[in-house]
Parts: sequence; structure tokens; C-alpha cells
Amino acid sequence: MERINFDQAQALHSVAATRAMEAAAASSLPAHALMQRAGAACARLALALAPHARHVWIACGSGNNGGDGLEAAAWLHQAGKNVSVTWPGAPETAPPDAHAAWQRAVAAGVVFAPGPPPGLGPHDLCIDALLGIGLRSQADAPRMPPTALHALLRQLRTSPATLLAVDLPSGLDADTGQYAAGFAPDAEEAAASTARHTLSLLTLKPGLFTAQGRDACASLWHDDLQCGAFAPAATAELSGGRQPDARKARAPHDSHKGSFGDVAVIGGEGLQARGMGMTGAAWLAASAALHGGAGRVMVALLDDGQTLAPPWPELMLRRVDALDWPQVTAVCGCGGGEAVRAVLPTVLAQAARLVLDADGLNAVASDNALAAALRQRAHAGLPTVLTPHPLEAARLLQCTAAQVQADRLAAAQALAERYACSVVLKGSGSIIATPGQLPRINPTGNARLATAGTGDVLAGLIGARLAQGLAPHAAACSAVLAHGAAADHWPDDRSLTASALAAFLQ
Ligand SMILES: NC(=O)C1=CN([C@@H]2O[C@H](COP(=O)(O)OP(=O)(O)OC[C@H]3O[C@@H](n4cnc5c(N)ncnc54)[C@H](OP(=O)(O)O)[C@@H]3O)[C@@H](O)[C@H]2O)[C@@H](O)CC1
Ligand SMILES: Nc1ncnc2c1ncn2[C@@H]1O[C@H](COP(=O)(O)OP(=O)(O)O)[C@@H](O)[C@H]1O
Ligand SMILES: [K+]
Repeated sequence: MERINFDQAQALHSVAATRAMEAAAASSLPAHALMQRAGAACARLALALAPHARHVWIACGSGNNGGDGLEAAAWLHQAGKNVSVTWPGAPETAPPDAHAAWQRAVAAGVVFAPGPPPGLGPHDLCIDALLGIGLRSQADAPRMPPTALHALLRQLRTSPATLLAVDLPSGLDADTGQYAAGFAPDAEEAAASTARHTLSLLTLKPGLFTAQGRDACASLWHDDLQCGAFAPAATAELSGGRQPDARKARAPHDSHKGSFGDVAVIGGEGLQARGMGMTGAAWLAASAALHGGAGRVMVALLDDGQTLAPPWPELMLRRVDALDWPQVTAVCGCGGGEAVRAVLPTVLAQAARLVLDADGLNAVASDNALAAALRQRAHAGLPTVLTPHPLEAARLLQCTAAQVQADRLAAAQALAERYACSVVLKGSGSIIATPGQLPRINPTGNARLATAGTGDVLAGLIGARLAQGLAPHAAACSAVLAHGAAADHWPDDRSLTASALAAFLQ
């Protein structure tokens, strides 16, 4: 068993891949062995998390997730704990493994009760074994009426006792990180101050790391039930460990500024165009490229020459028509407004490497000729990274942001395929997808990044990584990881602003 610290690379497996692993392992093990291992692992972690628990209450569902809970009950009872189980299932309809686990729990003398024991306190433990990877999004004919299940879930979530979820927090979709309809915690449940843990069994699932998954699983543990050898190919991977790093300190002594590449930021519509000055976005991206290690950073503002001097002397103002396209890594779209449309045909056709952000993406979404020019870049061998947030991704995919969020991995992969380039789908658990590569989920970052301009900073940092010679997928993974890590290491007593974040980057 390992505790997941969100700083190590990890292979992630979908429900289908997990089922395949379970079938392969089960075929070479004695009957019920996997569930016995699952129950034992759960009991071990329970004893470690709540060693002084006077009561352990286990709420079990009618499938095999409930079976894991029944196995854990038998182990914990044998360990001398005062265990009670609520199991609205029935032996005659339980799957075979869960039926055997029920028999073991009964034989061990576990107490069955319709609800939690009275007086559960912070030292006690609740175990959520209601639903695992068998969650159906459309509960058409559940054996347990959803209302009964929801009532148990509410008691688990609002109890003062430590909460351990078996395999998944019940109701969370393991593939997408979204709660099934009706299962998301309400405000009172979300505000409960209970310590929460999740023990993921056999595999780590993508949904634990993106969308609502991070909040749902809280503290995360993994036990492969000694079946690692049966793991199929990963569905996705969690970024972590050492990333490709083009920092100057590690560069050959005989380097010069040209060795680290030129970034040209193209964006920042002026105030006069539509009464909305957005040059700040371009400066933020440029600052991030500079602090991220680009050799030279140029800024081509779309402000009709209004700006007289850059806010940092290292940055160079350029006109768009004065850029040396075969040399530059363009970061285009930050604060670009409507003005960016006019320059996009040139940028898409000529920039040697490109990060397309914000209004650059919106323009492509609404213009077939620009979309075709974007796709054409792949045929011309020109690397491109798109950096949409969910609404921008929805515009590009002609769907709603809710549909994007409903399956972030699939949405990012669909965009990467459609435009034949790398895509960073931003938000909690950013996804990095590139055709022909295993998609990545980024584990760093937090809600402090939810402030205006941090996306511009990310675009500039990806530009610096591309300019330093990394391939698009590696550049995106490395920059997204560093951007989130900067927020994770942010001093508690300072508020995070985008300009301070850009200056904090390496
Ligand atoms: N596979 C493995 O790798 C291993 C699996 N193991 C464990 O088994 C778990 C998977 O077990 P599983 O397949 O029996 O599904 P599970 O999560 O118990 O859910 C099915 C139950 O939930 C119900 N139900 C579903 N959706 C619902 C809804 N929306 N609303 C209401 N009810 C709903 C559904 O009802 P029904 O469809 O029968 O009416 C059925 O009763 C896995 O997560 C892990 O813990 C480990 O022991 C070892 C290795
Ligand atoms: N809750 C969160 N957890 C992790 N990262 C977040 C969170 N909220 C925002 N971010 C990150 O902050 C950045 C915001 O970018 P974006 O939405 O484009 O904002 P803006 O356009 O204001 O710069 C993205 O990198 C996103 O992944
Ligand atoms: K569960």
C-alpha cells in the first residue's frame, strides 16, 4: 500500500482496464482471494488511520464494493474492534464474492444494524463501501432505492468520525471525476470537517485526479492487491517526478541568448479598439516566458502602437510584420480580443512553434478557414500547443462547457485529434493530450490559481519551454507541472497574483 503524494508519476487505469486486470488476476487466484485481500487492505488502513476508534461503522452497498466492506468488517471484528455494518443488500441477490464476504462477516460475529451506532466521535471511523467502479450514471433499476443509498451517504459524510472510502468515494465516476447525478455533496456535506481518505484498489483511476476527483478523494491511498503483474496498458498517466528541464544552470557553458530561443507574444488588444484594454494579458505571458528561461522575449501588441515602453526593460516591443517567423516561438491570443483575427492567418501559417491561447482559440472556433490553417500546421511539421479552459474547449468542440467537464480526458483527446496538435485542457487536474501519446493528468496547482491572468502566465511558460527545444507534449507537461507547483509552494501569507506568479517561475 502506498500513500499518493501527488508528486510521483503514476500509471492510471480506466474502469474497463481495471476490470480487465481484475479478470486476469482472478483467473489465477483462488475464489474470493481478491476481495479478501481488498477487505484486509481496507482493515489495515482503517486501523492505522483510527487506532483509537471505539466504534467502526461500515455502510455497504449491494454489489462487490459492499463485499469489500463486509470483508473489512470481519477483519476489524477479529482485530477486536467494535464493528457494526449496515447492509441493505440481500444474500440471495449479492454477487458471489460479496455473498462469501457476508458469510464470513456473519460467522465472525459482526453486528448488523440499520444505521450508524449512536455517539460516533472524531476518534471513531466510518467506512464508505456503498459504490465503487460499478456506479451506473443512469440508476434505472438499482436494487437499493437511491433514496436509501443517499441517506446512508449523507450519514457517512456528515459524521464527525474519520471517513475511509473503499476504492472510490461513492457516487464518483472513476473515469471522469464527476459525481453521478444526485451524488455530489450538498453544501452541508461539503463543509463537514471530517478527515477523509480514499483507498483505491488494484489501480489508480483517472477520475481521482481531475474535475471533482481531487476534492472527493481528499487523502488518497493505493493498494494493488499484489496484482501489479496483471496491470494492462495504462489509460493515462499522472505527471510527476523529474520533468524535462531546459534550465540555464544546466546548459553548456558556451551558451548564448540564442541558445534558449526567441518567444514572441502576440496579443493585448488596445483600449481604443473596443474600449477594453487587454495589454496586461500579453505582458503577463511575456513576463512568464522571460522568467521561464526564454533567451529573448518580444511583444507584438495589437494596440495600434499606443504603448510607448514595456513594463520590464528586458522585453522588446515589435510590430507583427517585423517578427522573424522562422525563428520565433509565438504565444498568440492572450488578451487578443477581436484584433487577433487579423494577424492569425500569418501566425498560423508562419510561426515556427506556436502556443495558441484565449481569443486566438475563440477566433479559430468561429472561423473555418482559421481552423483549417491550424490543422495545416501539423502537415507542415510546425509544432502547436492549444491551451483552452473548459469554455474555450467547448467552443472549439461545438458543445457546452458542462459536456467538456463531464469527460475532460475525452474532450482533450478529441481536441488534440481534431486539430492534430497538443492540447492543455485547463482547470483542476489539467489534461495534456497529444495524438499518439498517452494523455497526462497534472497533479499540481490549486484554487489559488483561480485568479485573472494565470492562464496567460501558463501560455508564456509553455512558450519558453518550446523555445528551449522541448517537443510540444513535453513542453506542455513540464510547464503545467511547474505552474501548478509554484501555486502549491506559494507562501500562505501572500495572495497569489498572476504577475507575482510569473516572477516566481523557473
Ligand atoms: N473490479 C475489481 O478490480 C475489484 C473489485 N473490487 C470491488 O468491487 C467493486 C466493484 O463491484 P461491482 O462491480 O459489484 O460494483 P459496485 O461498485 O459495488 O456497484 C454495484 C452496485 O451499486 C448499485 N448501483 C450502481 N449505480 C447506482 C446508482 N447510480 N444508484 C444506485 N445504485 C447504484 C448497483 O445496483 P444494481 O445495478 O444491481 O441495481 C449494484 O448494487 C470495486 O469498486 C471494488 O470495491 C475488489 O473487491 C477487488 C477487485
Ligand atoms: N482550482 C484550480 N485548481 C488547479 N488549477 C487551477 C484551478 N483554477 C484555475 N486553475 C489554473 O489557473 C489557470 C487559469 O487559466 P484561465 O482560465 O485561462 O484564466 P485567465 O484567462 O484569467 O488567465 C489555468 O492554468 C488553470 O488550470
Ligand atoms: K465506496
